Amino acid sequence: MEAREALRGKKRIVIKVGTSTVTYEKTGYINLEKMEKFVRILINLRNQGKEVIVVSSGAVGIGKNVLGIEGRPKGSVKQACAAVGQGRLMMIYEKFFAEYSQLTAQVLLTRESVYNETCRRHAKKTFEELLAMNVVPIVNANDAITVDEDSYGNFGDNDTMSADVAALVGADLLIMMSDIEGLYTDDPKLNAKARFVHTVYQIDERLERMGKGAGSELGTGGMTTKIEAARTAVAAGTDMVLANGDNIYIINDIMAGKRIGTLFVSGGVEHENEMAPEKETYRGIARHQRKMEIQKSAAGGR
Ligand SMILES: Nc1ncnc2c1ncn2[C@@H]1O[C@H](COP(=O)(O)OP(=O)(O)O)[C@@H](O)[C@H]1O
Ligand SMILES: N[C@@H](CCC(=O)OP(=O)(O)O)C(=O)O
Repeated sequence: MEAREALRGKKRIVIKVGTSTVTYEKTGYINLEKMEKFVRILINLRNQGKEVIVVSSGAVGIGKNVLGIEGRPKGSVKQACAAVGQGRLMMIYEKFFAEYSQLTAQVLLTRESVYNETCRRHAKKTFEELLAMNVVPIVNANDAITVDEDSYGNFGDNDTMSADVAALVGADLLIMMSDIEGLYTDDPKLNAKARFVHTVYQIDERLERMGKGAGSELGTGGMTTKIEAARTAVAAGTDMVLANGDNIYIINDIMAGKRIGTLFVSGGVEHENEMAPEKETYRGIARHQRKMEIQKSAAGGR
């Protein structure tokens, strides 16, 4: 079966949303409309018989915002922001999920939770128990109690963690929402000739060289860590789709098998990676995406 079409049948799905998806970039406040849509999409997936695990960032950003802290917090200030923001983030998720009587659970992880064998075993059992109870786990790093070397650190954090979680629970699919449509042959913000990569069957050195650092001030890790995350996911037998979280309905399109985002296929070494033709540069794709978004909002946001 064609790799995109196969996405329709995926049962256990991990979805990672970043700070840029759950908050407004300009003000730092929670994007209630997007979060509400996101929760409805998740409930619909549950209604289709799928198991969903959310990896959600946002604690530091939300905490920093309500505490009125300027700039990028560090050390214990960052930890305090996370402690304040995590509660608020969960409160919003709880509120929206509760409207549909869907139970959720907060799971906060450190590196040790995943890399220490005993902790890993226990964490896995907890996830299995929660999924068997039809609960939606909402996962984040336990930033409040960990310093950078024990937590998921400053580099890549929740991208890396979502792939580790996907591997831990044996997910069929990891959907990673970014601030960009997917992987390009180079950072498209710096190189307008960068071509879009539709499907990755092999994560080789050439592909790794395509991924550069973060494009925005608040971004963590950029494409480098996403490619690393994809490597972890596919090695564990989990397909990964990297897509733009700007339009959250994109999750439905991905699940419908549409050619959206970059798909990293697990166990597909016999194929060449698929890239857009040279004429379809970043600008062309960005223009096409904007057109699609305008059409969608004209149709009432679907
Ligand atoms: N090859 C590449 N393809 C796509 N984006 C890239 C690439 N190399 C670097 N980037 C940058 O990585 C950014 C996405 O990573 P990041 O800033 O961490 O965002 P987020 O946390 O929202 O996912 C993009 O906006 C882009 O500027
Ligand atoms: N654990 C942190 C998230 C760190 C992180 O990876 O953020 P992001 O790059 O927005 O996904 C928080 O909740 O603020």
